Amino acid sequence: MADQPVLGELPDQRAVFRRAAPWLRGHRVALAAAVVLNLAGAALAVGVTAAIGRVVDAADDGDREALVGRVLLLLVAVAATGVLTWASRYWLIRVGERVLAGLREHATAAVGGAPLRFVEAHRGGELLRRLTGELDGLARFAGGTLPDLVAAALVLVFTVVMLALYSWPLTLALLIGFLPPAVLIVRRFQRRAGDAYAGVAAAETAVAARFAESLPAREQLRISGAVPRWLKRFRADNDRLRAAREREVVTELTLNLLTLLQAGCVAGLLVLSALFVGYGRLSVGVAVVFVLATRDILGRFEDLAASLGEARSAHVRLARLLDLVRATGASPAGGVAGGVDPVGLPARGRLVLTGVGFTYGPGAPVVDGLSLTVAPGERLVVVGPTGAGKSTVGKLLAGLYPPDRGTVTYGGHELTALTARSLRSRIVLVPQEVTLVAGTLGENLAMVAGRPGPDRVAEVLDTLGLSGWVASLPGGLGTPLEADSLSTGERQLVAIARAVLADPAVLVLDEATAGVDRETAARIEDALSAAAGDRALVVIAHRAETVARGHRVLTMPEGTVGGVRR
Ligand SMILES: Nc1ncnc2c1ncn2[C@@H]1O[C@H](COP(=O)(O)OP(=O)(O)OP(=O)(O)O)[C@@H](O)[C@H]1O
Repeated sequence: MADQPVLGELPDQRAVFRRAAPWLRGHRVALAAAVVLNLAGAALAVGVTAAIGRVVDAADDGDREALVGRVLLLLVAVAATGVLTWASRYWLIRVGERVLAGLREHATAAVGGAPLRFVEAHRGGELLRRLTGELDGLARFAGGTLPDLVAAALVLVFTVVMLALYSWPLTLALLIGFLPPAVLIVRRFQRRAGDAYAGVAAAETAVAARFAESLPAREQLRISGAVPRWLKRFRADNDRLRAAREREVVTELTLNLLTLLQAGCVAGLLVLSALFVGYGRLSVGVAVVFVLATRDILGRFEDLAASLGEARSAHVRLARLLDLVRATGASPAGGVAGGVDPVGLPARGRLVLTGVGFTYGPGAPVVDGLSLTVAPGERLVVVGPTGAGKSTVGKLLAGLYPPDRGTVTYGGHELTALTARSLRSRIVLVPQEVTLVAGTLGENLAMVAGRPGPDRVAEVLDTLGLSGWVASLPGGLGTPLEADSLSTGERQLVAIARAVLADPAVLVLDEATAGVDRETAARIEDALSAAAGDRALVVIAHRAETVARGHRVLTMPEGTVGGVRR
């Protein structure tokens, strides 16, 4: 099997910020403004503490004039701090939301445009959880924790600088008494946090995926009496989630040690300040500044450490999201990497398979050494028993799977070298299971390159003999549809009409009329033949009538090609 990136449970947590840099590029100016606002807000907040010290000193000296002036200055500083803190938080949240909106858009497009093999290699719930859950968590972080984290870090640094300017021996004593044990506690937390948060994310994903895949099969589970077995599996997933969450809580409790440390430091500083004031080395105002600022920085450090848990969790979420985008093969600049729009791709060309081999997983190849040419205007029927590999050939012909060995070319270009858009303008596959998107019937039909207008839609519906059916719907082309509105056969009719609207050179129908009655199927096949012109039709079928309409038959799994009577 060709290499297909598969997402691991634990994400790659290396160089996450460097990998996320492409999404920050368009927001550099806004980010710089956020940094300046936050720096100014933090500097002013620290200035308030210094202003309080000056007010205390003026009161201590009995200087009434200075006292009034300093109180006024303090009030102005407090008001300005309030305004600046609000503005800096608002701006940071705004920038964060915009960066995330870009990431959300890109990640959704990346998964939407991911190769079929990538999608099939993952549980549906896994991809959904990475796209929605991780982005929701990141949005909560950007809107709540990040502004607190930035403010706490900046105020902390500025306060230490201010204290050092007042009295470096006291500041040094404070740093020596507090920093080494605090750093040890935070490092211990950090060492455990990455695995703890990634473990929770993986366990949550397993629970969501198990539920998402079991919901459609609930009837089978119930009637076959398999519910207890399913519940046992669900319980195992749930136990794993509980254990992961317990580990997360124990890891977060490590940070509580900081509260003890904080109490010890404030007590020590009070004693030292009293001694310094007693020996005339410090004014009462500066001692007040020290006590206030120390309480503030220790509190901020605790906030910072507490937010580190959420920052670590956001880091893991970002890593999981970036892993997803990377695994889909999408480039950070947008679009799927490696797509080439070949100039002069013929409107009608030959589809050629040369020595094609394809294997699912580690087993024997499903297709082995298949060589075949489908010429314009030809009608090829693919037959064979259940599980013989017919749908796999259909997907190889439509470029949905790249071959493990050999090549598939259209008009001389390898399908793997075409952009999704140019590939779908030439080759379209109509599967047996058709899913609609939320919107009207008309919108669902027009979802092809070039967005055909109402006249063209009406013309195609008429050609396929479907105008009567559309007119019988309550809203005609304006009938609102959901993913599984309409019957299986009706959904197939929509997909066939849509495929004809795309006017591809090669139309691959995989049991595409299996869900409609014989009469309708025959009418559609007649219409397809009439409308085919120089279009090549590849029809995967069981019905004898369909086989009889072919020019040639490809028999699977042997891969032999023979003619049929017409
Ligand atoms: N996504 C997949 N992952 C792993 N194995 C697969 C996958 N799809 C198909 N297979 C296996 O490949 C083989 C060929 O499947 P394929 O769907 O091509 O057969 P088919 O001839 O179209 O069958 P049917 O007539 O039932 O539609 C089968 O053994 C099937 O189990």
